[in-house]
Order: sequence, then structure tokens, then C-alpha cells
Amino acid sequence: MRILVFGRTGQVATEIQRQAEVTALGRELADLSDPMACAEAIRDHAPDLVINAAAYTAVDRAESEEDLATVINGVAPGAMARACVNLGIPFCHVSTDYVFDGSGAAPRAPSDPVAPCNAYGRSKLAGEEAVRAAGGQAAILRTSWVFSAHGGNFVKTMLRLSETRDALSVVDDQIGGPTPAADIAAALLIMGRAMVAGHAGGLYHFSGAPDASWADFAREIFAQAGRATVVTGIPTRDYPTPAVRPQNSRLDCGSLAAEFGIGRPDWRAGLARVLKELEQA
Ligand SMILES: NC(=O)C1=CN([C@@H]2O[C@H](COP(=O)(O)OP(=O)(O)OC[C@H]3O[C@@H](n4cnc5c(N)ncnc54)[C@H](OP(=O)(O)O)[C@@H]3O)[C@@H](O)[C@H]2O)C=CC1
Ligand SMILES: Cc1cn([C@H]2C[C@H](O)[C@@H](COP(=O)(O)OP(=O)(O)O[C@H]3O[C@@H](C)C(=O)[C@@H](O)[C@H]3O)O2)c(=O)[nH]c1=O
Ligand SMILES: [Mg+2]
Repeated sequence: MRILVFGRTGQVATEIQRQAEVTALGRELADLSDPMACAEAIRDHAPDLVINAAAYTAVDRAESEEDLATVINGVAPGAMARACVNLGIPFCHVSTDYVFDGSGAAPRAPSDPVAPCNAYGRSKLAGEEAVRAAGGQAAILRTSWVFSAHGGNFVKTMLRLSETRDALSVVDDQIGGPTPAADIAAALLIMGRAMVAGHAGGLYHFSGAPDASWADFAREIFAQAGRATVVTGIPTRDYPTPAVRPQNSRLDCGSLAAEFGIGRPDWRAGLARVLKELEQA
């Protein structure tokens, strides 16, 4: 099976390349700020399956670059999805918990109403809508709080900060599921192969368990890494950022388990693997 992946150096793209033989297009071969070029790349490669693992993921910077974020996260996935429809091949796309407003404490199901509270979330929602509007055989996997040994992520930020700080203040009132990029890659490959075999696709949620606050996540990172850095939990209002982040990022992942047999992975086990990989690097 020939699989074409958009994204080469990102967290999820890297893990897909480790787990399967794929053609991965980096920015130099397919720039998502040029959506037509992405559609052309799909026509040129004529693969059996396309997975989009590239995105504009700088949440705070997106507040001042929403137009660019919207082209990359909104328009480009739509152009990719239409190119796949024209070739009659399935398309897998990745989205985010940040499409939700974060109210309440109940886990969100895929069919629950969306209302992003920041520019990144709006741009990702535009991508979901464009992919669905294209019709065809498309799957959208919403995930959250992605981490791995490469690229930028919360685990690497915490480890870096702990080099020079004995104590850190981390928000404890935003709750979600940290998710290892390796598990997302595996889920996308299972979903993509099922679609090549005839599955219609759809909208699904996938995050690691158990749900945690960023402060809980930080404490587990330092516990597993053997660092003495003390984490003080603080409310969101004491950690001002350009982008508003949802308070409740809990995702109900039941339909992915029911349809594809993919359960929520324990992120603490994934964290242990990532820390080991970082140690060996
Ligand atoms: N990171 C997270 O916490 C979460 C991510 N997601 C979603 O998961 C998916 C994968 O994210 P993740 O692996 O973390 O992403 P990363 O931030 O690790 O990597 C993003 C990738 O997109 C590429 N990219 C960015 N802009 C362009 C562009 N204009 N043209 C081509 N490529 C571009 C980057 O390339 P380059 O290296 O050249 O910059 C990089 O390979 C995305 O859809 C993201 O929205 C969902 C929930 C949480
Ligand atoms: C560095 C730091 C962050 N924080 C807070 C800020 C924020 O609320 C939280 C996480 O910070 P980050 O900047 O890593 O989070 P952020 O980049 O917003 O992470 C998001 O990225 C996008 C791409 C997604 O799709 C989301 O699922 C989510 O993973 O931790 C602290 O409280 N203390 C600190 O020292
Ligand atoms: Mg970030």
C-alpha cells in the first residue's frame, strides 16, 4: 500500500515514518501555505492513502498570524481532501481538543458542539469543516496534548526549564489527556488501512488516559525523570498567555474503541518510553 504523508519533521509525522513505509513530504516539497501545491502533490504521487500530519501548531503565535494559520490548518486540508475525492482514495486528518470551548467537566463526544476559544482552534475547525465538505472517504482524529522525544512539546519544555529552576508554577485547572505521538501514529495507520479496506471514515476522538491537569503532567514528568523540581499548581489566571486555552479538554474516545478497537493508551507508560528515548539520544 502506498501511503503519502504531509509533514516530515513533526511529532506525529516522525512516528508514522518509524512505524510504516511511507512517502513523507516536508515543507520543502509541499508547503501547506500553498494549498494547490498540496493537491498537486497528491495527484503526482497517486497513493492509496493520504495522511495529513502537518499543521500550524504554535498556539500563542496563531493569535497574531490567524490568516496564515487558517490557510495551513483550514484551506490546505480541504484542498488535500478534494484531491483525494478526485482520486477515489481515503484521507486521514488530525485535529484538536482546542475546537471545544472547554466549559463544564464532561468529556466531549465527537458529535458535541464546537466553539473554539482561540485562533489556532478556529483554524483547525476550519480544516475539519473543509474536509467534511469535500465528502468522500475521510477520517478526522481529534487528539490532545501531544508529546514525543522530538519536536517541541510540554515534556521537553518542562525538562528544559528544570535544568535551571528548582520550582515551577504550572496551571492545574486545565484538564485533558496527554497523548504520545507514537500512539496517534499507530491509530492513524489502523484507521487508514481500514478505510482502504472499505471503512467510510468519520470523526473520532483519541487521547491518553487518565485525564490530568498540566500540573499533574509536569509532576509525573519530574517523578519519572528523577528531577527534584517542585511543581506548584496555579490557576490559569496566574499564567497569562496570548491565546485563551480551554479548561476542559477531556475527550470521550468511546467510538474509536468501538469501531476500530483502539483504546486510550496510558500516557504514563508512553512518557516512560519517551524519557528513555531522550536519555539515549
Ligand atoms: N502538538 C499538539 O499538542 C497537538 C497537535 N494536534 C494536531 O496533530 C497534528 C500533528 O501535530 P504535531 O505532530 O504535534 O505537530 P508538530 O508541531 O510537531 O509539527 C508540525 C509539522 O507541520 C509542519 N508544517 C508546519 N507548517 C507547515 C507548512 N506551511 N508547510 C508544510 N509543513 C508545515 C512542520 O514542518 P517544519 O518542521 O518544516 O516546521 C512539522 O513537520 C496537527 O494536525 C496538530 O494540529 C492536535 C492536538 C494536540
Ligand atoms: C511552560 C509553562 C506552561 N504552562 C501552561 C500553559 C498552558 O496552559 C499549558 C501547556 O502549555 P503549552 O504551551 O505546551 O500548551 P499548548 O501549546 O497550548 O498545547 C496545545 O498545543 C496544541 C497544538 C494542541 O492542539 C493542544 O491539544 C495542546 O497540546 O501549561 C504553565 O502553567 N507553566 C509553565 O511553566
Ligand atoms: Mg505548544
